[in-house]
Amino acid sequence: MIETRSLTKRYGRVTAVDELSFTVAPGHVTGFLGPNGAGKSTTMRMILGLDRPDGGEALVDGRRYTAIRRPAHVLGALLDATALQPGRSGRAHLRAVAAANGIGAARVAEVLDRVGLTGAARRPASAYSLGMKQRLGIAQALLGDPGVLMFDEPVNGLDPEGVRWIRGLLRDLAAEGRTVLVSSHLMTEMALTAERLLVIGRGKLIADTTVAALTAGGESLEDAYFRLTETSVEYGGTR
Ligand SMILES: Nc1ncnc2c1ncn2[C@@H]1O[C@H](COP(=O)(O)OP(=O)(O)OP(=O)(O)O)[C@@H](O)[C@H]1O
Repeated sequence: MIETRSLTKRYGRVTAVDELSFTVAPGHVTGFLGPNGAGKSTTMRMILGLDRPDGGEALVDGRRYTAIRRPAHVLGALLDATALQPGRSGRAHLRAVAAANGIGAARVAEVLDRVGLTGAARRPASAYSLGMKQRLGIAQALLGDPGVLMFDEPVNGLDPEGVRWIRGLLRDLAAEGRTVLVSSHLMTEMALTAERLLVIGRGKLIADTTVAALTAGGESLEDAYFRLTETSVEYGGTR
């Protein structure tokens, strides 16, 4: 379970996350949506204890992440799959993370297998394609067999087979009773993967709902999303 209560983060004059309160429950995939700059990554970073809130709090299974004694066994996260040490193989990377968390090498082999990287495990991870780096990041998140998983744009860089694979993986992880929070800009993918949706804009909660409720009137998820966020887009992009 993930809970945020009045979570707030400011960068200078920008309020990146603004009194955000929500609960992410186990057993289904929860999509985390919002335009560029809405505050999704900042929220995830605060849940992970990488950024300190200016107000409010973020709790994982009732505790602040930084107060959890064996965090890899409670929350696994993929935030930036490209942050890898040059020259280290995928397996060596995972072994180093595992050792730092008191996890044995047998578990490394298991997670490599689960993400389909066993064949590439000895190659330098820094030379992996983006999709392979995403898979390695997911393997890292799974190392401690945590009950809570948080993925920031996990579909990024994956080919169609990879997109389908991650859809199945996320749904399986949720069906195993885990809490799964996943951010994405791909509405069609979220419609297929997520059951619940949190939509934010300019750091504020816009909707805490289900895919079924948003699409019940025959509207596509994409159209519903644009309707919800039309006043929250502050960049000059096209859509
Ligand atoms: N380290 C930082 N320093 C200054 N401003 C920041 C920093 N990190 C984020 N911001 C600002 O906070 C706001 C929220 O950014 P954030 O990356 O959390 O949004 P996001 O929803 O994850 O966006 P995207 O979909 O583009 O990844 C933006 O205005 C961003 O410019």
